[in-house]
Amino acid sequence: NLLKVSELGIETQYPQELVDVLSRINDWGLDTFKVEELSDQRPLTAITYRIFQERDLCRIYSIDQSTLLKYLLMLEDHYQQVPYHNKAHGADVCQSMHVLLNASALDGVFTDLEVMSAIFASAVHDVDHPGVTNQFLINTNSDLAIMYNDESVLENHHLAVAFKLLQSQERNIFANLTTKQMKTLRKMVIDMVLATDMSKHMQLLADLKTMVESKKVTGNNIIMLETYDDRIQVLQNMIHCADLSNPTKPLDIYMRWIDRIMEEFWRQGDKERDLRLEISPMCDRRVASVEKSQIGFIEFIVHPLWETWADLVYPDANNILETLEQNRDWYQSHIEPENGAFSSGSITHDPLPNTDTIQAANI
Ligand SMILES: COc1ccc(C2=NN(C3CCN(c4nc(N)nc5ccccc45)CC3)C(=O)[C@@H]3CC=CC[C@H]23)cc1OC
Ligand SMILES: [Mg+2]
Ligand SMILES: [Zn+2]
Repeated sequence: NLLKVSELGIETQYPQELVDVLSRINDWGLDTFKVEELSDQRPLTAITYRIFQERDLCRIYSIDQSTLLKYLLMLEDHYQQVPYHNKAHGADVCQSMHVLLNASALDGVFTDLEVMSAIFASAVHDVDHPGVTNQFLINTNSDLAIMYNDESVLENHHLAVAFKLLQSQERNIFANLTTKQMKTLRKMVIDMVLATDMSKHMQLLADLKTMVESKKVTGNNIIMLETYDDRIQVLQNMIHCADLSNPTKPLDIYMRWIDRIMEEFWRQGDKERDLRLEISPMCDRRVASVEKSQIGFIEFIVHPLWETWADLVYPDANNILETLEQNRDWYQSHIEPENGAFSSGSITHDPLPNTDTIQAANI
């Protein structure tokens, strides 16, 4: 077991099972929920530690393994116990990012520092998330909204917490980076986490489409990115894709993420109802239309993004896009007919997403 602990980084009663599940670290279908169960509720530490090993980052950047573990365990403890935006989501986005970085169209494109920045950014991207949206924090005049002047309130907070935790010498995993490397890493991590604010989605996607139209590749179809702006734009879209990857995963895993996000949205709706605030879209558990919300989420946001990403790294993301389209079709075919002739009179049907919902989707 001692060997297992150093290899796994965490204590567990199921070392062999955890090693087996983590052997899928490079696969799109890794079951983050299984890692959560087998790691004694340490999915973020178990997954991120495994990725650092897989990519040999501790050797490359002289990161002391116990320092890495101390940072990861502290980071994980700073994720709040909310239904969706908890440490399991952080772990899931980190592992998804790790897989996206392995696209063969990106082979040798990113430096070790950019790769480590992307993995770190994904692991920290929602730390200390309170389980409510930016709009809710703004509408309720929260301390966080005051602190960040209503601009990417959550995302600024996640970054501040993540970097604050690095400040103690026993947790500073970047202690052996040069000043220049640290400056570059910090800028890239900030740019990536700020790009996970959904209010940036339309601009990010528009820029990605422009890049795809003017895509330059080498002889063996590897993407050429000359400027910092081009490189960070691809990394920003990558973390955004990882953050919006639930509908692209195997249906049973996707459904479990839906259960978690809907419970988190409904708890926000409960707060808005109590505060006599207008209940946000998808947040009213009394008029829930889970299937319609997912169809809207995929149609307006997730599919346009992943379709464009799949173009950029063609054909590496084709299987992911295929699963997304299968999952969309599954939900399309499991919508109750709208006041259909066949539905028994007793079932009440939720109104179709009204135009302002769809308008708002074009955020
Ligand atoms: C698994 O299932 C989900 C996972 C995550 C999210 C997430 N959703 N969102 C927003 C997305 C756009 N939303 C819509 N608003 C309005 N007015 N109208 C719409 C009409 C159709 C679709 C969406 C919207 C607001 C919420 C976040 O901001 C989270 C934080 C960051 C990334 C994604 C997260 C949603 C899921 O299922 C709906
Ligand atoms: Mg976020
Ligand atoms: Zn997230």
